[in-house]
Amino acid sequence: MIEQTPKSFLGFDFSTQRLKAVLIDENYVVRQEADVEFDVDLPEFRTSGGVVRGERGEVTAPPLLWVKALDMVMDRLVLAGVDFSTVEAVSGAAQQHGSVWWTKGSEDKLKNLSSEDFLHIQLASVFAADSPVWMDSSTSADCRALEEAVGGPEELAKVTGSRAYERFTGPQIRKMYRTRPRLYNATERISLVSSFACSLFLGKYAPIDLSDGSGMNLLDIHSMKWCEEALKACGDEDLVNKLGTPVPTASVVGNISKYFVERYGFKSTCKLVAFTGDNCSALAGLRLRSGWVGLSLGTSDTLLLGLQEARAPPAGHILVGPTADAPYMALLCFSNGSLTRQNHRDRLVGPSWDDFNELLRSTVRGNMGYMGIYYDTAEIVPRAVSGRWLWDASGKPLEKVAPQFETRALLETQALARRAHAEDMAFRLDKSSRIVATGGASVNKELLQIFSDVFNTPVYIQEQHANAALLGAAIRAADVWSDHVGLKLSGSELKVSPVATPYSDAENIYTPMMKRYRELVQQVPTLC
Ligand SMILES: Nc1ncnc2c1ncn2[C@@H]1O[C@H](COP(=O)(O)OP(=O)(O)O)[C@@H](O)[C@H]1O
Ligand SMILES: O=C(CO)[C@@H](O)[C@H](O)COP(=O)(O)O
Repeated sequence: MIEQTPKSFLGFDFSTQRLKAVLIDENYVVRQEADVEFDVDLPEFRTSGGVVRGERGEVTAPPLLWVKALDMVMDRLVLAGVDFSTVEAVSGAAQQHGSVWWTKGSEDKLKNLSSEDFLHIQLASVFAADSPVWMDSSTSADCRALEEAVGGPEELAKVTGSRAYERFTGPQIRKMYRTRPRLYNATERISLVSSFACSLFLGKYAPIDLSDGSGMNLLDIHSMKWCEEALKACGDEDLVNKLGTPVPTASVVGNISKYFVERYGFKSTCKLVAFTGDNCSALAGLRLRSGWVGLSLGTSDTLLLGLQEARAPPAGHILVGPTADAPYMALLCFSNGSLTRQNHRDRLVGPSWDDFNELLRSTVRGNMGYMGIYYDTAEIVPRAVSGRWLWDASGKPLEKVAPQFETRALLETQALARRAHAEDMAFRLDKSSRIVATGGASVNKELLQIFSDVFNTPVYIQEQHANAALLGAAIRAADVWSDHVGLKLSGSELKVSPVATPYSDAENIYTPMMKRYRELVQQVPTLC
C-alpha cells in the first residue's frame, strides 16, 4: 500500500493592523496559527493602527514593516512546530487598494535572495515610497480628473465598477505621477499590497489578480483588461508595464522561491496561488449562499455580496469575484469600523471589551433617542470629514452625554448607517436573508445583536474561524491547487451557526431611527 503523505495549505492575511497566518489540513481543519501586530510587535515603524497619518488626509504604511512582519510570522510558525514540507500551496489576502512602489532593480533582488538572511535586511532599499493605503483621502482632485477623462462618474463606474474613490489605486497613481514625477520614473513596478506580498514568496514580481485589481478604477471589469483611457488619465505610456498583466484570482502563479525552500524547508514544488484583496478573500472564505450577505468587521466594516453579473453600482463598488461561484461581487466599505469602536471604548471605559459591553448592557435598545456619528478618520460612505456628532431624541445637537449612552449611540448609529447605505446600493434583505459576520469584532455578540436588530435579520458566524479573509486564503490555496493537480480534496463543509436573532420589536424601534439617521447624516460636512 502506498502511504499517503499529509497535505497542508498555508494562508496569510496582510491586513491593516496585523499580519496573520493559518495552516489548514486537507479537510480544511485549522492546524496552526500565528500573527504579528504591527504597532505592538514592530514599534520602530511608529504606526498607529498599522498606518501613519499625514496632515492633508494622506495615510500610508511603510512596506518594509510588512516585510519584517513576514520574517517574524514565519519564525512564529516555526516555533509553533509547522512542518513546511507538507505545504502543497500558499495563498494570501491583503488590505485592498494600497500600492507598493518598487525601485528599478528590485526584481533582481527578489530573484537573488540569500536564505542566510532576513528578507527585511535584503529588501531594505527596494521601496521608492511609503505605500498609500485604503484610508487615504488625499486624492479628491485626481478622482475628479479621472472621472472627467473617461466621460464622467457614471461612465467610469460602468467600465471599472466604481466611480472614482480617493483610496483607489488609479487616483493614487495619478497623484504620485503629478506630484512626485522623479519617484514615478524611478519605479519599475507598482504592486497592490496583495501582489506585493505574493512577490515576496514567489521571488519575482507577482501579477495583480482581477478581483483585487478591480479596486483600482483602472480595470475594465467586463473585458478583464486594463482600461486604456483610465491608464492614460493616471500616468504615462509606461504605466501598463509598471502594472503588468492581471490574472484570474484562481490562478497558480508559480512555485515558491528558493529562499523559502532553503530557509524554511518548503518543497520546491509548493505552488503559489494568486493573492487577493482581504474582502475578496473573505467572500471566497465565507462561501455565501444566494441572499446571504457578508459583514466583515475588521479595521473597516464592509458589506459583501456575491453576484452573477456586473450591475452598475449607484454607490459602492462592483468587483470581479474571486471564485467561479461568484463571477462578480458587490462591496460597500465604511472606514470607521473596529478601530473607531476601539478608540471610543478606550476613551469611555479603558482597554476592555467586557467593560464596554457591561456599560452597553445598562442602556435600552433605541438608546432613549440618543444617536451619534463617530468618524475618527474621513468616512468613505458617506464621503465625510472626520469628527464626532451627538444628538438627543428631539434632534438637538449635544456636546456630551453620559458614557453609557455613547456606547450604544456609537454601535446603533454605525449599524443604522450600514443598513441605510446598503439599501441605497440595492442590497435587498428579505425573510430568507442571513448576515454572516467575520473579522476581529465578530466575536462580540452584543455588537452582532445590534446588527441583527437593526437589519431585522439573523446574524451567523463561521464555525471554523473568525477571520474569513485569512481562512479564505488557505482555502483558495487548497481549492486552486486541487484543480491544478486534478486531485479532489475531502475538504469538509464550512459551517455557519446563528449567534443573534432579531427581537420581535426590532422593526418598531429601528425603522423610525433609520429615518432619523438619514436626516442627521445630512448635518455632517462632506469631504471636499
Ligand atoms: N471583543 C471585541 N469586540 C469588538 N471589537 C473587537 C473585539 N475583539 C477585537 N476587536 C477589534 O477587531 C479589530 C481587529 O480586527 P481584524 O479583523 O484583525 O482587523 P484587520 O484585519 O483590519 O487588521 C481591532 O480593531 C479590535 O478592536
Ligand atoms: O478599502 C477597503 C475595501 O474597499 C478596506 O476594507 C480594506 O480592504 C481594509 O480592510 P480591513 O483591514 O479593514 O479588513
